[in-house]
Amino acid sequence: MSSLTLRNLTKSFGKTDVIRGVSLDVEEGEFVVFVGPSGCGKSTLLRMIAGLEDVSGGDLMIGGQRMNDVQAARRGVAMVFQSYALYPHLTVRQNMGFGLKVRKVPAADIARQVGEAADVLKLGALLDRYPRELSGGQRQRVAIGRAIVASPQVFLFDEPLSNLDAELRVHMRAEIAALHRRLGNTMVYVTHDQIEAMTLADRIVVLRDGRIEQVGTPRELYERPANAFVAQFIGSPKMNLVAAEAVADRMAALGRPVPEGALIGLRPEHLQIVAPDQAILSGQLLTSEYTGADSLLHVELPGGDVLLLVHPGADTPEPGAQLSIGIDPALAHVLERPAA
Ligand SMILES: Nc1ncnc2c1ncn2[C@@H]1O[C@H](COP(=O)(O)OP(=O)(O)OP(=O)(O)O)[C@@H](O)[C@H]1O
Repeated sequence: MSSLTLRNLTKSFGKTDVIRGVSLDVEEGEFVVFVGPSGCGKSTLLRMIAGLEDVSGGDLMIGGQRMNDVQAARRGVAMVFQSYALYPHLTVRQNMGFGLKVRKVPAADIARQVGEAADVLKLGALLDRYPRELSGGQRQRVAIGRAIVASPQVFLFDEPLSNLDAELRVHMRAEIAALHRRLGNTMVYVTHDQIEAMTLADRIVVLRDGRIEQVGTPRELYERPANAFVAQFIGSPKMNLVAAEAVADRMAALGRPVPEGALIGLRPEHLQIVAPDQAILSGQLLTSEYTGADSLLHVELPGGDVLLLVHPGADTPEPGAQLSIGIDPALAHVLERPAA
């Protein structure tokens, strides 16, 4: 039995269809991450699972039970919000225990459960502080602690790290991964952040316009994207797409013929500067972005398209240089041209 099942789920706000038939099985203990461009429906889908938005159509099952019409508090889920959503007039201890108090759990049990969650999240020394006396990272930890205390079947995270600075994000990301290993609960996580998605997810769900484009492990999505959209959405800097015709002769010579009319996907990190007889493309270096270990080269192809290429930073060529560009042909992706 899967922990969470979505069957042809739909959601409309008035006449606007936002979720257009999403089906997904999330296994017990799985960490699933929703990604997709702004407005594709990630948060709406998560809020439907949480019970914060009604379901317009389809079935929503949690632990084998249909939850479409079950109120949020009875679904066995706990949500962690980007904004933390802590009660400002309650201490950390009271915030974390609030849900149990509402459910009339005896005070001694609340104290024990809050204490355990505080241990896991190293919040013991902060239990008597108010949210205003905490840093952003500490507040988010309290919000996660509150979710743990609720002992849900499924944890839902809506961009929980977006308000934190870069260093803290990295730290909290590792904490969430450790928490998942420790608790083993099913987790569904919405993010804009590629690295969060790739590092946290057992499987990533790529959404676009209220539909699923592809579901797979981070590696499957990176190595075998189902279409040009996923190919360009997963991976950073994003995959180059060139017309098959632009590389067909050279690819054939290298033993990898490509079909006419297709798009060829070339990841910037797989391209290399090579000798002219090894090249599949050539162009002029417009500009380079030096970041230390690497430089991101912007190379203008004869037709005017710009190709991105990741190159060792210590060996960054000068703008204006003519570059011959090659790739291990096995790493080129053959993709269908999307319908116009
Ligand atoms: N209450 C609402 N009423 C009307 N339209 C809404 C409502 N909530 C969301 N929408 C619309 O639904 C679509 C999906 O919104 P949603 O917030 O789920 O997207 P998202 O993928 O989470 O976006 P982002 O990455 O920008 O947070 C958007 O077009 C949004 O304008």
